[in-house]
Amino acid sequence: MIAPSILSADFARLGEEVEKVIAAGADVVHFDVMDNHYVPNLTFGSMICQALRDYGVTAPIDVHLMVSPVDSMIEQFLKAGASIITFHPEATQHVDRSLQLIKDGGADCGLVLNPATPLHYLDYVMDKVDQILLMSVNPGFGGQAFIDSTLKKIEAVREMITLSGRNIRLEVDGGIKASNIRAAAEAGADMFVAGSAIFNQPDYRQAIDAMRAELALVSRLPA
Ligand SMILES: O=C(CO)[C@H](O)[C@H](O)COP(=O)(O)O
Ligand SMILES: [Fe+2]
Repeated sequence: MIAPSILSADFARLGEEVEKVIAAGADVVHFDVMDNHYVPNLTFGSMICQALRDYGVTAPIDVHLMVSPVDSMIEQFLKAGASIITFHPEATQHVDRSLQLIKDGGADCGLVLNPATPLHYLDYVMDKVDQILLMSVNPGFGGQAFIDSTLKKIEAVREMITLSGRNIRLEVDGGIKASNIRAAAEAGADMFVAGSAIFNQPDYRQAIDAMRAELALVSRLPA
């Protein structure tokens, strides 16, 4: 699955941009929420998510919460039509409660781990999460370079998913482009966020097709 991050879209024409990127072959809209507290940047909240739904966007919206505290934002995004909500575990007081809040609201839930965040946060929630997001940059900004140590982390989480026996999506976010998407897939990721590598190109379809062509070459599909 390819999930363009609208962080790099033209905010003045957001509805059109989302329509265009979905028409170009994207599977999911990745929606980066930043609060200038958990991360040193500020983006958009649930009103913009609702506006996209009202505009007619029916594609799944994957809300990546980079906010602290978390729970009030979860409630707002559930009402605004989010399909998936992920949050950073260290940004909430009660990880299990926040996950349950998302599940109870009918959306898919997941945790996001920063490049240096240990995998231990996953130990007691593998029976609950629908998705795990591994950050391959430090959160807060688009256009940063992929941190290579993420590949080992993807492999480790893929093993944890296999052991869990559940069908948990493994998403990677930050610095993904046609030249490194294959390595991330071979390590075990199956959902790829790409912001600048799609929205900074003149032809979104060409950018997405180039990534899909690389994915078609993946030699070792995750178990
Ligand atoms: O969560 C994020 C940043 O915190 C973004 O999703 C991510 O950085 C996407 O942008 P790019 O593909 O340009 O790196
Ligand atoms: Fe993100």
